[in-house]
Amino acid sequence: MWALRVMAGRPGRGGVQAAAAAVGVARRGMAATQAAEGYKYETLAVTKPRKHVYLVKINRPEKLNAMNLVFWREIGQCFDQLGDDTSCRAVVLGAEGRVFTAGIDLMDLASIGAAAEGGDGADVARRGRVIHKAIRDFQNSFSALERCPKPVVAAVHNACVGGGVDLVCGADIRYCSSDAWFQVKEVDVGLAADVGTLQRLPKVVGGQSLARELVFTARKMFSAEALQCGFISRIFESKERLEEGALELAATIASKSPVAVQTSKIALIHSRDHSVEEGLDYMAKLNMLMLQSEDVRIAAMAMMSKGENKAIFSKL
Ligand SMILES: CCC/C=C/C=C/C(=O)SCCNC(=O)CCNC(=O)[C@H](O)C(C)(C)COP(=O)(O)OP(=O)(O)OC[C@H]1O[C@@H](n2cnc3c(N)ncnc32)[C@H](O)[C@@H]1OP(=O)(O)O
Repeated sequence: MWALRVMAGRPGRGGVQAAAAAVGVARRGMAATQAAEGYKYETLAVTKPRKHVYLVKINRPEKLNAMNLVFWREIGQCFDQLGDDTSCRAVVLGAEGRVFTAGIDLMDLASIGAAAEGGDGADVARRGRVIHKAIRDFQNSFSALERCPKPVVAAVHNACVGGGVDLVCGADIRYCSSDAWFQVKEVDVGLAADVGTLQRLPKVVGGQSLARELVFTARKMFSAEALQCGFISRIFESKERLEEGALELAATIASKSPVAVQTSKIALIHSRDHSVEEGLDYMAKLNMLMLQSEDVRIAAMAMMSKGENKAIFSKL
């Protein structure tokens, strides 16, 4: 089965990249930046353009960054690796080429239909089980953005279609360029979105009405509307300015206590999915450990010195 082939051999967190050497170059503005050491992917270009900041770019520009089977596997691996990487404190997620992403690779989507024809016997229950596993693996890949305790800033330019919306819904912060547009396209290809949009979009935009309108109609939401409804928090005039702005934001985040930032992300995601009382209890349990961190003293000392002493935090 296609799904089993795709997900078979998926390594554990950070497994395959450990021994990989730095390869290639990726463009950032006019400056060429070395590929980040240990991050070797076929469909992603990963660089480290600022201290503690990683830039992950979807890298199939010749296919409009359509999400093929390799991409689905690699995006999860990459964010799990970043989550474990103590040199990483914030991540920017962008894309090479003229569009952010055209969504799932339609050639691969066709293979889902093909899977229903064959597979582990003709029985519907057995075919269903295989497809269920594949969908859960796809979901798990995109959920890696949330599993990664380092804040993820999505930087979207031009088209962000279908699976692209599922993906950026998992980011902590979304910036875009003025030419960006977003389309929950799944109903137009005959399926209900199944890798995160239906679960996260209503919470991101803070309301069911707009989310359902976008989902049921598959209409495009352009940058101005995305900003107005809170899906996006900032618009930039060009793709280059967008990348620079997203990296600046990530660098600011990376300059803060990693204990404070990462605990905040974990607590925010928990609170989104629980009651206020459950969130408060969870917070107290997290901070009964985290308040003992050296970061509290280091940050307080730097504050007291009114900028004379810079806070320097150790790895996390
Ligand atoms: C279990 C599954 C979980 C995941 C589900 C995910 C679902 C989805 O993502 S649904 C959405 C699927 N995507 C689409 O429907 C988008 C289709 N593409 C477009 O609408 C346009 O291409 C786009 C607006 C992105 C750009 O338009 P533009 O006019 O600038 O370019 P085109 O001439 O249309 O395309 C250029 C070549 O790229 C090929 N291409 C475009 N999109 C895809 C794609 N998604 N998959 C594969 N290939 C794609 C297109 O066929 C053109 O190829 P060629 O003719 O060979 O130049």
